[in-house]
Amino acid sequence: MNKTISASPITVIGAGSYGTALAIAFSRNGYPTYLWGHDPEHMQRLAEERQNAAFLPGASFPDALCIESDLASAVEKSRDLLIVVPSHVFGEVIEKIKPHLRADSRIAWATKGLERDTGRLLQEVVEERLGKHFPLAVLSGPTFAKELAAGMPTAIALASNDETFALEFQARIHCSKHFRVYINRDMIGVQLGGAIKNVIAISAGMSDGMGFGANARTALITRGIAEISRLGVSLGANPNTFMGMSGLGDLVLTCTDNQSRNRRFGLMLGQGVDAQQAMAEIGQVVEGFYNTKEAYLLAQRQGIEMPITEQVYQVLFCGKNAQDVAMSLLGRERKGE
Ligand SMILES: NC(=O)C1=CN([C@@H]2O[C@H](COP(=O)(O)OP(=O)(O)OC[C@H]3O[C@@H](n4cnc5c(N)ncnc54)[C@H](O)[C@@H]3O)[C@@H](O)[C@H]2O)C=CC1
Ligand SMILES: O=C(CO)COP(=O)(O)O
Repeated sequence: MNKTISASPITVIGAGSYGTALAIAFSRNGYPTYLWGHDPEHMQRLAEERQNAAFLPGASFPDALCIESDLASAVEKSRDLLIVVPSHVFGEVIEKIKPHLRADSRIAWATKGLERDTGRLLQEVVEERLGKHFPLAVLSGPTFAKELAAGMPTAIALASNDETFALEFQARIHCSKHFRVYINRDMIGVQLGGAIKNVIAISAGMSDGMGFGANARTALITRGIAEISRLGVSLGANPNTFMGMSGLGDLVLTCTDNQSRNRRFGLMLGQGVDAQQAMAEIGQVVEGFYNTKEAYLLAQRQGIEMPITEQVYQVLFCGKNAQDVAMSLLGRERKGE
């Protein structure tokens, strides 16, 4: 591995479960890593306990991981930044880091979602607020934070608009023991797959919550990937991306395993629990809740049919119940695959 890369630090912005897990992965590979979070008390606890006991109990911080509660210093310390905050605060966080960026900063994010209210891809948010001169990258794929932090085998996709950044970022996080990072050149597809799978995972949870079986869940996954691909292609994505880590990979993971908060949220909706109560019980970010409306509006703008997304939208924002959603999807007109 290149010595210059190995000596240079990285800063992770966002100390929730996933930001912490990725910071552990970088520092476990020996890179000096700064982890910044916006809640000083939470950061104080992380520094004292050398673990994120609230989200990842038992995953001890490697020595190379430093807790940083001052944003200016966190951003200035590293050329490479990785933003891992929920999508609904993504734009606000970009604004906050802007004054502290270095001329040579490179910006990556692992946030999965669309911009709140507008439904824009996060790349557009970054480019609008920071201009187009910073190298950018996005990480997305089937990666539950707990498994990643525990060092269990995991694979992910990394897309960038800058070849050197992609290769150097891959070298930092890829390791031959448990974390494989695949480079993909399609930033649009990688971002979109990670955002819309959350909505489909809610539908799979609803289906299971109503007591439907493996057939229904699998039909939702399969038709879900079809509608994600249609939307992606309309935005200029490569359809093959949706067969990769950020598409099918993450969709299967979140639709089938109860570690997924989006799936658990859907399970509760299917059992008749109110959306706000379900969110409160989960107690962590449920991206699909924030992004269903944006995904639905984006599909409308693009003129793309997304029946599953539309039905989840009806449940969250129009008061439709899960049983009626099932009837609407099953009762659609006959069509070819
Ligand atoms: N947890 C996981 O397994 C994975 C999460 N992701 C994505 O990572 C992103 C972050 O999710 P998690 O870490 O899981 O969420 P989380 O619910 O565990 O933590 C969210 C963190 O964001 C912080 N936060 C809230 N408002 C903020 C603000 N205005 N400025 C800065 N920080 C703020 C909270 O303090 C909290 O620490 C999401 O987009 C999620 O989809 C992606 C892959 C896996
Ligand atoms: O994106 C994830 C795993 O890849 C995490 O899924 P949830 O946000 O549904 O928990």
